[in-house]
Amino acid sequence: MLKIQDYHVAYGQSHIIENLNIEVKENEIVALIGRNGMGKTTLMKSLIGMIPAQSGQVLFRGSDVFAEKSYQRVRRGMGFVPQGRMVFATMTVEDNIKTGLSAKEKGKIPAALYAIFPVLEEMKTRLAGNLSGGQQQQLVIARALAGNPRLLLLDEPTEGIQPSIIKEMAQTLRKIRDQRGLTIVVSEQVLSFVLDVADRVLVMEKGAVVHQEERQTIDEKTIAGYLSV
Ligand SMILES: Nc1ncnc2c1ncn2[C@@H]1O[C@H](COP(=O)(O)OP(=O)(O)OP(=O)(O)O)[C@@H](O)[C@H]1O
Repeated sequence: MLKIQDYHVAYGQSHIIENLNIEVKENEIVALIGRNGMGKTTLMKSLIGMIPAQSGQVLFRGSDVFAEKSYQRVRRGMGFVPQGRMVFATMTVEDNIKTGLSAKEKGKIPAALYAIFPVLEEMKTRLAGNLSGGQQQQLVIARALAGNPRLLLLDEPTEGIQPSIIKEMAQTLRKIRDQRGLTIVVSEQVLSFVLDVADRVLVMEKGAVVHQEERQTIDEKTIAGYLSV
């Protein structure tokens, strides 16, 4: 469903992603891991069209979206949850979710969305800035799901979240994938979360994939070695 070929992203003379090749199957959860500064965020932002890429191909559900703008990619079914839980702090929970709704929902939040995140329904009239970190993370995932994406791109969702909530988040993401037939690409550094959530793990180093492995056959020590400084 997603195929990235010979992909290259640079900031001026600084080449961050070089000759990157990634393929993601429909309904798969792929975790992209790597130390700080290896280019995970750059890749995520460029896949959703926020950062232009220099060369390569991005095939999404059979179409090359390389030259497309963010809104076109979103319309095709990409959803993005940025690093740092970018909630609209002074808006209510409900209004935050509404910003993600597609026009055909006519401003009504589907009950199925609140069924995944009951705490958001309980808190729908609260200001998003007053929610806990874990609740804000649920909110930004709900906001992305409100657009009914086929592919969800999540950038370091566990950052600053308590361990017990991280475990829950992995379960929720797998449940959402099963219920909605979603495909998920998640960038991450927390190994326990990666092992809980992913079907396949890709290791990024200096802008390229240097190792990949199916979850069932993963040797934790090898993967941990790639993350240690
Ligand atoms: N706007 C920018 N202009 C120039 N260089 C940048 C810019 N944003 C990021 N970089 C550099 O690109 C490299 C990759 O950064 P990126 O944030 O993609 O890495 P990352 O793997 O996501 O790390 P982190 O886990 O810290 O988010 C780093 O060396 C960073 O300093």
